Amino acid sequence: MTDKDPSFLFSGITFNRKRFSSDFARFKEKKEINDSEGTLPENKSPEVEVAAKPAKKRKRKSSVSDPVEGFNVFKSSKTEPVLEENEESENASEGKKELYRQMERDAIFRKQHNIHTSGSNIPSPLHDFSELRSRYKCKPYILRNLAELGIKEPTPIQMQAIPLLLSGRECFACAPTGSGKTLAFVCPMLMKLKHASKDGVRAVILLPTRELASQTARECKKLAKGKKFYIRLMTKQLANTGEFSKLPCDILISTPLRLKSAVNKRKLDLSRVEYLVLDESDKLFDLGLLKPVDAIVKACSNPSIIRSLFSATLPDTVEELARTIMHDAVRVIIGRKNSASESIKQKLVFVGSEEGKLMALRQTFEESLNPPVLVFVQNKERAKDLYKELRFGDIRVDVIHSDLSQEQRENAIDNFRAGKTWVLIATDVIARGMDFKGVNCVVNYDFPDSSSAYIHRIGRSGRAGRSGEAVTFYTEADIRYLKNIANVMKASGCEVPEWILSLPKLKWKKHRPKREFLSTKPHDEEEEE
Ligand SMILES: Nc1ncnc2c1ncn2[C@@H]1O[C@H](COP(=O)(O)OP(=O)(O)OP(=O)(O)O)[C@@H](O)[C@H]1O
Repeated sequence: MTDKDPSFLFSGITFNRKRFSSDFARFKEKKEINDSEGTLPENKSPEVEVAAKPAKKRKRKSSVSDPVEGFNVFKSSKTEPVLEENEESENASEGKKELYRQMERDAIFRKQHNIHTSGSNIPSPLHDFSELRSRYKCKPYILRNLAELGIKEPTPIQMQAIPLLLSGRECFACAPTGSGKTLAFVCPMLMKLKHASKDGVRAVILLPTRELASQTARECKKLAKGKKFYIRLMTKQLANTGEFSKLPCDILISTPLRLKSAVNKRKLDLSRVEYLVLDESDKLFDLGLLKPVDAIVKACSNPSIIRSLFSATLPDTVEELARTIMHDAVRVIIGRKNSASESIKQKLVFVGSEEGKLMALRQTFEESLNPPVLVFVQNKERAKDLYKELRFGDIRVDVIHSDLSQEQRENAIDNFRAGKTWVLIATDVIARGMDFKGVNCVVNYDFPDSSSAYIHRIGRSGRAGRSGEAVTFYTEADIRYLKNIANVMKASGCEVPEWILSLPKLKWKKHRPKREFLSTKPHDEEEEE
């Protein structure tokens, strides 16, 4: 990400409604923002709260001046409730005290759950899902679906991101792999959309790969079960032939290139989009995708759009960019920024040279093969080569890479999910976001090309509170880059040899050395295939 010009990305917004969000918030639906359980209303600064008057003591003069969000919008109006001077100041000071007490309770709760926030007027975190109903009047179908999915307690990212998005705030959030970020944006999106409509696309979720888009569409539908929303996945066919003007669509889930192509070729109108989520946002801001993403952000020209960015890794460059272009956005970090999930046991294994890798892999499998296992390699050629090596053994192995057809890719994923495949060899195409619940081990056969690639790859295991294991092979040539991985390991509580930590600091450019594939088969056997 080199282009930091704020006018490049997220430009095209003519009327800056977000900038004045606190003013606008006052005119938003009172029922969504007020906390019916008696906790403080959302979205208010201490200054605002000073003007608050506890409901019980308020003397009403007229119903026209009903307070909005705990304070009176028309403060100078003649219809303002009249209070005795002393009573007013007493109430104001009680209101202020209660605000500070609530802020203190929120701070303690956030600390307990490792939630770090920055920004102004941040709504109280959600303690449990029942608050969706009491605070935000969530429809029963969502709570029913959560229960059916076995989702009982919100995860820390859900605790904070859900109230933020429900309060109409923009946010950029960084939370570990497998910590439930999808639900953190899908749940408030369904709640805010309320019901199906035929008024054009209302929400867009952008993701970097087709597999991830299709997984997210499935998750959306699961949470929307029982409610007739139009949730659509942008398939190749839809992008090329869709009659979008006639196609009802509440939520559109797509990769950037397909969506941009639909906007250009099929005149898909995104001007009514109210919610835009960039999931795996740092990947979307990679140079290859930046232009189409920028075009889509511009096409989503609704001035009151709410944008949010989610990822398990949020490099400073992306964060700086987000900071300059989003309006009054709140930053949410769960745990330490750019760190691996703590439920993964991580190990480094020295394999000497490329020659040693295959032996080390076979040995690992012989000693303890605990399927399902994911094996990551550097590119599709290496994926094909490793597959050739392993496919005739006793292990049920399959491969996934970008040279396969969409159908083949989907089959590989389905078979792995269903347990028919024990070991799936993969390139980074599925390193991000894919939710294979029970992956026991990730093997980095080839050293990852960046620390964020490492975090995402190993994050395919140890999800939703489960434990997992990650083994990373390294050769002599990889030693220079070891320290960056070792730092990630150490930060998530794994033991790392001291000599690695004392290696010189190296600015990591993408580490993708040319790797020679070394077969263990006799040459004539190789040629037959
Ligand atoms: N509150 C919850 N309680 C239990 N399980 C949950 C909860 N929220 C989500 N999950 C489950 O956790 C798994 C991981 O969620 P999800 O895929 O959203 O993770 P993520 O944070 O987006 O990970 P990644 O960074 O790898 O994309 C999913 O199977 C999801 O159903």
